[in-house]
Amino acid sequence: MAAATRALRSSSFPSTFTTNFIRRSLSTAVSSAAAPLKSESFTPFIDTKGKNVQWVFLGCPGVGKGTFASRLSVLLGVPHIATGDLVREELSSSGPLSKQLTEIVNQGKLVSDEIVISLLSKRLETGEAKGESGFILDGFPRTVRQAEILDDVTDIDLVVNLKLPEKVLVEKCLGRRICSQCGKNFNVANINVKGENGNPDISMDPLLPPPQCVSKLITRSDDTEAIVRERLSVYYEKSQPVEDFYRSQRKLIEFDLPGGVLESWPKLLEALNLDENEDKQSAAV
Ligand SMILES: Nc1ncnc2c1ncn2[C@@H]1O[C@H](COP(=O)(O)OP(=O)(O)O)[C@@H](O)[C@H]1O
Repeated sequence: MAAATRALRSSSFPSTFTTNFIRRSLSTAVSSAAAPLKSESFTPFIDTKGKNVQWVFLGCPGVGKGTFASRLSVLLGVPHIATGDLVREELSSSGPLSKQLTEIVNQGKLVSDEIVISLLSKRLETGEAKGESGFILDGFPRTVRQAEILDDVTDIDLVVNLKLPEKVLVEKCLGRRICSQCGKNFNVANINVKGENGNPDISMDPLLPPPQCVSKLITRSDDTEAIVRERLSVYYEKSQPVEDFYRSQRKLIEFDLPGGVLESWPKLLEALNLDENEDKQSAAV
């Protein structure tokens, strides 16, 4: 891990970010065919004391990046920034990109690096104006090119790669519901998946909404089985090489989720050597 985490520089980061991005020639983009690296056994050094972490959450659609990144952001006092949320905000606005984004998202494809970086830069700029520093990124970077651009402008301390079997991912996406009023996420799926190849069984109880949300539940338009399967195949092709990118930098922690949130959360904290009862932690794993 880079010991000296560079804080996001209030005035220069977003513009540097964008400028670097524009300067980069498309021909230098690394293709998703990057050679997979051998998995090594090591644990990154985790030090969260006295600084605002710059972490990234990777993982397939439906794995729970949003849930765990959001909980950790509260614990560590840094913003949780999900590029999927930024894309959805943009497509539900009446802005010029709205129609184009709706089409892309509803086909399960990735939005262009240009658009997503512009949305992220704006979000970081707004946060900096409010005094935010540090972040937990969820859903970014999703291509090696995005990872390289991020690497050019700031140091990422740690990358958490959440994992679940594909069958569970599909069931979770199909069971996902959002309260259109309070914005909270729920899940109506009752998951019991037999472990294969020596892996443990996975059970997850539904995460049901309180009575006041029941009549306001909506399903994401891209959470249909066909689109979920397309998103998964896009993940394997474009985003899995990002795991290798960070693995080679020895920043990647792999975390196989053992079950639902209640079961997984304490184990994730343990893997990150964090203690929920303290505000900020210092730890060497
Ligand atoms: N970093 C990104 N690069 C390109 N497209 C993105 C990125 N983040 C989000 N998107 C777009 O927004 C959609 C929803 O993203 P997200 O909520 O993160 O979904 P998922 O459940 O698939 O992880 C994606 O399918 C993609 O079209």
